[in-house]
Amino acid sequence: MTDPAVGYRTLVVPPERLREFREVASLAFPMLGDPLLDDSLPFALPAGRAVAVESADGAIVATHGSYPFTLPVPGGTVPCAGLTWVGVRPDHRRRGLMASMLRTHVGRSLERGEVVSALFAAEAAIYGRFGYGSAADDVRLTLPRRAALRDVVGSADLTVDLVRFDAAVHTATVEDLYVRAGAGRPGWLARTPPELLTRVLADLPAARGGYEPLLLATVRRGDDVRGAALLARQEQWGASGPEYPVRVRQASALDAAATHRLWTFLLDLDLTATVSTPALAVDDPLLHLLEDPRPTQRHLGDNLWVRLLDVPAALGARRYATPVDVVLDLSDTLVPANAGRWRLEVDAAGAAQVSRTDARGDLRLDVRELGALYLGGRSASALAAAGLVDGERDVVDRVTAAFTSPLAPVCPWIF
Ligand SMILES: CC(=O)SCCNC(=O)CCNC(=O)[C@H](O)C(C)(C)COP(=O)(O)OP(=O)(O)OC[C@H]1O[C@@H](n2cnc3c(N)ncnc32)[C@H](O)[C@@H]1OP(=O)(O)O
Repeated sequence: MTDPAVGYRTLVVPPERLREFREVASLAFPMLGDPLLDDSLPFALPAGRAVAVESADGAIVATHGSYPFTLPVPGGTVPCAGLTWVGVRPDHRRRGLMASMLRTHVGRSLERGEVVSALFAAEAAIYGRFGYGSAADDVRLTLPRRAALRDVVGSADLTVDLVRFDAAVHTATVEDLYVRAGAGRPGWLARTPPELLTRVLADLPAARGGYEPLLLATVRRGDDVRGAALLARQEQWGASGPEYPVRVRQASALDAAATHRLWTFLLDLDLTATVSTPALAVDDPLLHLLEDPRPTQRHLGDNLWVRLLDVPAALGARRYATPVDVVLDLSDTLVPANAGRWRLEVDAAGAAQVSRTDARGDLRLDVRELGALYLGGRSASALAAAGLVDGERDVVDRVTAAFTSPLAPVCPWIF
């Protein structure tokens, strides 16, 4: 483990100090009713994966942890350390504690065979310096009530039920739909371990922000469940009547008809005025179904950030859209084993071989930009136009074509 600044010590948090870990995390992240910090819910970081820094007096002053994820990538999956709860007590910040924790995180993840790391950034300016690239965007919509959708064959044959969400009864159905709805989409992380799923679906009163307890809307064809949404409304009255907002926390549908039926239902609940969506992929079908997209507000945000920890293993774990044979000349200050020239040879089936080479580099870039390209949601051409990767135009175009994904990457929930 990496030594932090003088006077500090890094430790794997033992079970008897997890409460202290949580308390320090809640000093760094003052979030009312946050499920990680709530004693009524299971602690979601597996044993040995909560790491802290303590000061000379033995008190924990900084925290981080990681989930052992299997990250969907184009055409495959890869072992991934999902970095989370990076927090430094406000009275110990800007002394290099986060930087030391990131070095520890990278080293421990590599020892466990996790060849990439991914995260959601609390502030977007933090993680580029550690080689994380912004690899996906998401879009959040606020739609007016009764926003019309284009017709989809079969939608009218589906039925919708609405019940109060009961985690003990409904979790398995909700998770099954979530997993199936995102099959093949890069970034669509399963909510494992189970403690994490409990936390993600938790409906703590303190975190409702004035909204009602969660509801579950289920779309069915006969007995076959085809879609589901978790939602809540908030009582709100304006000068001319009810203006309740609907907040959709999760929406999963297995096909176009179920997507249409689910959103048609959500968009026309009585007393409501607006419907806000969870984070959607930038190619989500709802965007294409809107008859008139203009009155819908869209907020585009950065979604997953990805860091390649073991470059040859990570590049070899995904598939590519077109054959390519290119030498990447890579810089990586945090993981020197990644730096230098790598030959990426992709065959007609999209499978890659990655090997060290002395040949001249065709494309010069930092590991941060390679992380941005990795899930197929960014284009090398766009990064080259921004001056962030450097190579001949035809090389850049071929890399763009090879790295692209048919489905835009996204993770629709935050860890
Ligand atoms: C994946 C996640 O968990 S995202 C959550 C991130 N955590 C938070 O937002 C909680 C509130 N903030 C904090 O706890 C702390 O301020 C942290 C974790 C963001 C930073 O911790 P510190 O120990 O102060 O950072 P540290 O001193 O190691 O700084 C390292 C570098 O990052 C920079 N940096 C630190 N915080 C920020 C920030 N919020 N924005 C931009 N740069 C930052 C520092 O200036 C420094 O830059 P330098 O190398 O050029 O000198």
